[in-house]
Amino acid sequence: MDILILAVVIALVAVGAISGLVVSSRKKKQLPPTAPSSTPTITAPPAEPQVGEDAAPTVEEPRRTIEEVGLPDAEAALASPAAVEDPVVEAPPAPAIEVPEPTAGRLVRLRARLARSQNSLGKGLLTLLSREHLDEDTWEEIEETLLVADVGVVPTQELVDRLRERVKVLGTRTPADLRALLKEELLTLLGTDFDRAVKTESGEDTPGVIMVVGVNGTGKTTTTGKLARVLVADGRSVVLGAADTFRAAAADQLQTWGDRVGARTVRGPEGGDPASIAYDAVKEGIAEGADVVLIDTAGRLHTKTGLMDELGKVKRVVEKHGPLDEILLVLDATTGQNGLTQARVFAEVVDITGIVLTKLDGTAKGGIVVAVQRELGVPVKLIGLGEGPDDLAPFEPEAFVDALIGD
Ligand SMILES: Nc1nc2c(ncn2[C@@H]2O[C@H](COP(=O)(O)OP(=O)(O)OP(=O)(O)O)[C@@H](O)[C@H]2O)c(=O)[nH]1
Repeated sequence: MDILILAVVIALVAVGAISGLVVSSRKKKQLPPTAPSSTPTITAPPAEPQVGEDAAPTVEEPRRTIEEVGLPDAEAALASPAAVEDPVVEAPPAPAIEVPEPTAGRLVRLRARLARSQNSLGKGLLTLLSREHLDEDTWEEIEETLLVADVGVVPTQELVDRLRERVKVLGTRTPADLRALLKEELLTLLGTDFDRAVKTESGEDTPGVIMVVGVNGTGKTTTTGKLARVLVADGRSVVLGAADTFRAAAADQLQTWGDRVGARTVRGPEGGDPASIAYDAVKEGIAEGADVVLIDTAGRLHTKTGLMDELGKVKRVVEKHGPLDEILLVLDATTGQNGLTQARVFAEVVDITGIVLTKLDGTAKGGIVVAVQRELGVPVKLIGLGEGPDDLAPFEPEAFVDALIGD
């Protein structure tokens, strides 16, 4: 009997143990599925929350990966189908308007950029003039120095003749005397009575209109942008006309310059008619009561008659609004005599009223300022001394000569 009871107890324990194992293994099978692979396919957005949902049994969702969790915008869009259809587009932040540096004293600030011209022209001349005996060879070297710096043949001859004369008359030749002498003569060459102000007033109730012309790559677009900053720094309001429809990126480049100082840019389709864009820019300038309209034109080969004729057309079309106040010719100072040839051809097509000499930083050919003024009979009004936004300076002969030969 005892054995029977013991056998029944053992049998009951064994049945209990087996059924316990089965239940626990079933429970294990009910665990949520493992995390999906790293590139989940989301088939439908989660249901909208409903009233009383808190009371509903927990709905098991597939576990989300870090990519899904980390993108609040995407998640928000998925949570609401309406948001997908009608996304809230945030306006890009308005670009911060910059305050350009004042224009007064820019050349003095940038004088170190003339270092190469300073060494080869200014200091070179002073060293030669300081020699004990100013013999024929020395005068020839002085002449050579001026020619290499692109002063030009006729101005060089004039300068050497005057220097020879005055040195002969001068008893002592102290360094201070020589510096003063050279400064005077260089200033005479540069001319101190030109009106070098960029004309921005039309004299009527309409904006002043400035057109910027030149061969491609001389720095026209950059100069137009920098000039906008110069004008804004001087308290003027500016509209830009992107009439360079030839180079794809030119209008974008100009607009970026304009945006930085809060100037509107009028532009047209790529390859569009530059004359009509220039016309529209002036129209816009008149409509918004701007002080100045600056028109950037396409760089053109001065050797191509058709292109040069087109430039004449831009000018004529703009003049339907009234006469242009300035036509600035941009010349790259590093191109030397080639720049003079360009100047000549442009002057035949449009009436150049001022010259902008760019890239005077890093060239030893600062003398080109003299040569180009002589060539055209119009003043250098602005000089480019670097790629920075405020590296365009009003040209002041005194400060320029001081920078060349030292105070
Ligand atoms: N170092 C130096 N670089 C300058 C100066 N002015 C312009 N540049 C550079 O010259 C290059 C050409 O300038 P752009 O303004 O694009 O020339 P562009 O004449 O408008 O050229 P196109 O549109 O092709 O006619 C740019 O890399 C400018 O940064 C300057 O005074 N000094």
